[in-house]
Amino acid sequence: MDACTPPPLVELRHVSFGYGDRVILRDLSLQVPRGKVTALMGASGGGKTTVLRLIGGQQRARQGQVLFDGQDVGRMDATSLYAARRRMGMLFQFGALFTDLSVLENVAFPLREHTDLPDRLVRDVALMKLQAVGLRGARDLMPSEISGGMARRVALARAIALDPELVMYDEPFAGLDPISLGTAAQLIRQLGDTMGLTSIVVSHDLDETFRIADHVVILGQGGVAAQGTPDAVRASTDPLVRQFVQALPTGPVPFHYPGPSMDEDFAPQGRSRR
Ligand SMILES: Nc1ncnc2c1ncn2[C@@H]1O[C@H](COP(=O)(O)OP(=O)(O)OP(=O)(O)O)[C@@H](O)[C@H]1O
Repeated sequence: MDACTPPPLVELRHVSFGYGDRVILRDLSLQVPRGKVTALMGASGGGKTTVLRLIGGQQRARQGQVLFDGQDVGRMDATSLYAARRRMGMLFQFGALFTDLSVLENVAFPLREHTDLPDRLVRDVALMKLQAVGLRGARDLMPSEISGGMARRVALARAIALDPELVMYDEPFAGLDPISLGTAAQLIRQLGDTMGLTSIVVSHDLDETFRIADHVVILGQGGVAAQGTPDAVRASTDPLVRQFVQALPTGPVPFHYPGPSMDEDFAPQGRSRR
């Protein structure tokens, strides 16, 4: 890093984490540069959502540090964690809207929950966020009256309602048709640029995600298989990265979920039949 490069907004240093006995992340180190779009990719079950949960402080690392603006999220007390989370927006898979609230009220919700702004200002801020995602005109519609692609954009407006510095998107394109997907991807890029946001996008959509990302991190086997610009990652010769980038069914990422061997599962029954 040269003297002009700002320190990363998020950095994981030698992080290990597991659920029960199952180790998910081993000595994982990665950086999320400030003001850029970082794509977090890798095979299903590789721990991408877990990384987002560690950054948001919903889970704590067993070892290592999860730094948000230089502070270890895993060591924050409740007050500092709450303050840090206010600086983060999260849009989780299918970012569900409140079905009994209008589009406008969905976006206004975090403002009502977390600020003392007067009603008039809450409405103005919510309308501005809806304007940013092209849906100011849909303010009075109910979630049941809008399409899936529009709902995703409303969820996006809600995620940025409190002007976060970091926005984490978990599979923001899941289930969208190609046009809505392209719109959502461009929005993530545009909002990042105009609001100076740092974005982390977890997605399986390789083409669209590589197109909008400045920085790509590929997780594999508990660690980072590759990180760098989209072009550098595409050019990687690492077998796991090649398997992922070229969507090959065979390679280091196993097809089978870990379990007992075939012999253990089938042999006793086979023998008893004989
Ligand atoms: N709360 C939990 N308790 C136990 N195991 C969990 C829990 N959450 C996730 N896991 C397991 O941890 C592993 C990593 O899950 P995670 O959701 O982080 O992966 P992912 O890379 O985001 O996957 P996907 O791309 O399929 O969403 C998976 O094998 C999952 O089964």
